[in-house]
Amino acid sequence: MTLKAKEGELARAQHQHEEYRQIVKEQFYDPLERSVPEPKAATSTGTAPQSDYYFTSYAHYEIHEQMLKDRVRTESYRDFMYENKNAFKDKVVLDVGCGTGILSMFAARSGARRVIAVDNSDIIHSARKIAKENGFDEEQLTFIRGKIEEIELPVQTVDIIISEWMGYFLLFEAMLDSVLTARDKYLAPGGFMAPSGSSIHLTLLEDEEYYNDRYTYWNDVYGFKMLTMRDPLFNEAGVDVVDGSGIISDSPSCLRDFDLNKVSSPELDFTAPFSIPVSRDARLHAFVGYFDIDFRGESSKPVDHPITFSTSANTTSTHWKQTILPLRNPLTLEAGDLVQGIFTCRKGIDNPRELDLTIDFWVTEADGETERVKRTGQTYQLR
Ligand SMILES: C[S@@+](CC[C@H](N)C(=O)[O-])C[C@H]1O[C@@H](n2cnc3c(N)ncnc32)[C@H](O)[C@@H]1O
Repeated sequence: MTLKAKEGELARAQHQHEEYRQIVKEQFYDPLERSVPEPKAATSTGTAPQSDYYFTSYAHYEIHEQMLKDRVRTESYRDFMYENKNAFKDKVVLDVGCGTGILSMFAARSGARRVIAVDNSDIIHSARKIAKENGFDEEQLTFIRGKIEEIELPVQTVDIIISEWMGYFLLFEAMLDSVLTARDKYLAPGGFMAPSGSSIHLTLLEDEEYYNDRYTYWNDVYGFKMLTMRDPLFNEAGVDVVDGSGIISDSPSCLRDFDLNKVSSPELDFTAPFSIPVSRDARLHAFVGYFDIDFRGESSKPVDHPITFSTSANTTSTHWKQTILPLRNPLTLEAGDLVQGIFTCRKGIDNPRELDLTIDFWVTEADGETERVKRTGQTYQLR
């Protein structure tokens, strides 16, 4: 297998992540509750209804253990706050979706005057106890249970909003919409979001072994065709750790770059052209999507020590892995070819926490004109 976890210690994290995916999947596909509420759906109580599996899934401690152990993720937030204490000193900070309260405690330790930590999952009860265990009082670190869209904060405005809202392919789970609602309601002029930027990228993968194992396998199962099993897989976005050596382009295409201090919810559904040069002769088995994150503070007044991290296949793996979009018909490409196309990303129609992805693509020679592969298209669901 060339598509595999890059480090031994990742195996356990991957296993936990599969459990997490399962939980997220169940919350969407529980036979008794097939639809998930709109992220912004209002309830009169302001607390999670029993049926809201999204928040129930975040009550399980394993999900939080897995996120905390993702060091690329957690240390990026920590380093941003600890290395820019001057930006946090005496500030009022809002933590949207505090989970165990880890980001809130980083902010408090960085000198924030007050941190307001909000979560609509039962995990907030543990967060409150954890803060107490670590000597924070409710004045400095205030916990509020509820959906950020529905609760009222004890302050009119905040100086900084921190949140870890990212899902697979950045936008899965649609939590960013909630964070943007909080930004528009509470962020004071001159305040900033952490992270402040995020971008989605697309690149090309050759991995015969993975492709055969996952897709070609169904062509002959103990002497029987099972294309019925195989074909739906071509419309599913996979989530897996990709071995960077299978990436066949040195120049991935940036599909979208979001300034989180400014972007609006409707802009999270997007269509983007792409052009990806092939760097060596290879078979193209799949497109691969991933995202990058950066922490810079307010655009006009960047912090002294910006922090960035990537979820690409060429860096230390994170619990987000990479998103794999398999080709129904793998292609033989030559170094210098250009894989061009149009990529569309939309919230799922039935379930807005899922993503519907479409790729229309064609291949030309290096001149960008001479056609090598005719325009074709595939659609995928990330769920
Ligand atoms: C990805 S976890 C991050 C947890 C924690 N901040 C960390 O970094 O470990 C996202 C958390 O946000 C909460 N959450 C998601 N949407 C929310 C909303 N609209 N209102 C309040 N909490 C929300 C979830 O319950 C979950 O605990």
